[in-house]
Amino acid sequence: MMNNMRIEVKQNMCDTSQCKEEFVELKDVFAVKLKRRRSVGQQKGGTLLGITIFVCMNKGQNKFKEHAIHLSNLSEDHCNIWFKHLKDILNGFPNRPKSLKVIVNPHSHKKEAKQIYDEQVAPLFKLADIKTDITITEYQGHAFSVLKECELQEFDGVVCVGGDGTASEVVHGVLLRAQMDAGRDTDSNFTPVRAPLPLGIIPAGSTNVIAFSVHGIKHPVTAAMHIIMGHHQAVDACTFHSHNGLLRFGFSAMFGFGGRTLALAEKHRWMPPNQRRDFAIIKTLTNLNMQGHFLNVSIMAIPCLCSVAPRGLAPNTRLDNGSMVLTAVRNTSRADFIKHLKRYGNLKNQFNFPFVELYTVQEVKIRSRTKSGWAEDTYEENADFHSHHSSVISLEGSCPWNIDGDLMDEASEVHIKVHPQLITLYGGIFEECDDSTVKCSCL
Ligand SMILES: Nc1ncnc2c1ncn2[C@@H]1O[C@H](COP(=O)(O)OP(=O)(O)OP(=O)(O)O)[C@@H](O)[C@H]1O
Repeated sequence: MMNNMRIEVKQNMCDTSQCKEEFVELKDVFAVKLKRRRSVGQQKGGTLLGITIFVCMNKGQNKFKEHAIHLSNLSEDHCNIWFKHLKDILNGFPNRPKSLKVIVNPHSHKKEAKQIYDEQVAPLFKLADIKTDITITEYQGHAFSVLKECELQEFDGVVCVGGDGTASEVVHGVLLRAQMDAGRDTDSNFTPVRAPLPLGIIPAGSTNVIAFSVHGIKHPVTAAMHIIMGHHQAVDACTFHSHNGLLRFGFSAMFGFGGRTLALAEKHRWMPPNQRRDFAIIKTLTNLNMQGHFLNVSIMAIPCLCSVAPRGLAPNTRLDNGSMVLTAVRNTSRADFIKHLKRYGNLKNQFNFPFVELYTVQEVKIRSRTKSGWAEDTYEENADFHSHHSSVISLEGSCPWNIDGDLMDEASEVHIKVHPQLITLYGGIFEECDDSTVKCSCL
């Protein structure tokens, strides 16, 4: 009912006598204010000019922006009635948050996350009358410890401002907290409960794969508008278990080339972000280990869109389809591997090579093999690699895991399982990505 209501606005075009009629749907309105003329420094009172409504505008290509519409009226009574009535309607949208826990990583990208939040996001939250409780992280793991202990029931949602490392720490924190509150034994083969609060991700990092995948664009204002408007998107999430228990919750993992590249990039954090990424890719390609069975294995429950792969590292999966895409790149020449990588940035099929295998799975175990033999003496020969439900895949050599852009120390066996729609993120992609091609300067 509320979605069908609209305000019709008649505007006099100043230099012609034409009258332009527009309408605004109330589902697109997120704030209303009384508009007054005040002199410099005046905080209260002033001459009433009318009311201003603030609308979330879809600018196309998944980009949202706020837009103000001024409705002139000099009557206090009239404006107050409209103001109150519109306020009541806005308070009736159930998914729109009124109170948020915000976590900002001041260290992300070029250390501008705080500025992005203060200048682009906080004013919109204020306009929408959303209360915020802000933590500026002081060290790695700070966001996680805050989420483990804070009184989450006071909030309608959690927001993080940073890159993938921060988002992944917060996703893990929110989901682990939900299991603790529900009394789940996370070290067993448990069925996780859903995160009770939606999570908003404001992209302010170097790659922003998670935000890009859930918004279709890397744009802090768009991310903020999704939160304010209460756009909910259910998203599949995975558990990563080793023999010692739960390692973490997350959306994607890479082992092999993807893990080594991230490890090298992290060692060179003093370099500017793009230069660091290109340097790490080139150096890892130069030292490509050609002795194992696989050059890279990736497991992705979300499409993993990023600037070098605008259609996604896993374009064949959806945010909420309850499955993961497993891409295994078998050992091949460096030249062929580069051809495969380059196709992520253009429209050619990156999987159409004899050395690339693609599977849809719900569960997978990855085992690494040391030079002297399999890390596990229980290795099952000829593991079921072709099942659509469960697979075991074995790799040679040692390297860290790249889980959602965060490094995790090597574990001899990691068991990854997808849990359909385990978390709700603020967002939603409204238009498919256009067919733009991207050049990665280093390939
Ligand atoms: N105050 C801090 N000092 C140092 N590191 C921090 C601090 N707060 C958080 N961190 C850690 O910084 C790491 C990197 O941050 P983040 O991922 O947000 O940025 P990024 O690496 O620039 O972006 P991306 O992951 O998208 O490439 C995270 O793992 C986070 O835990």
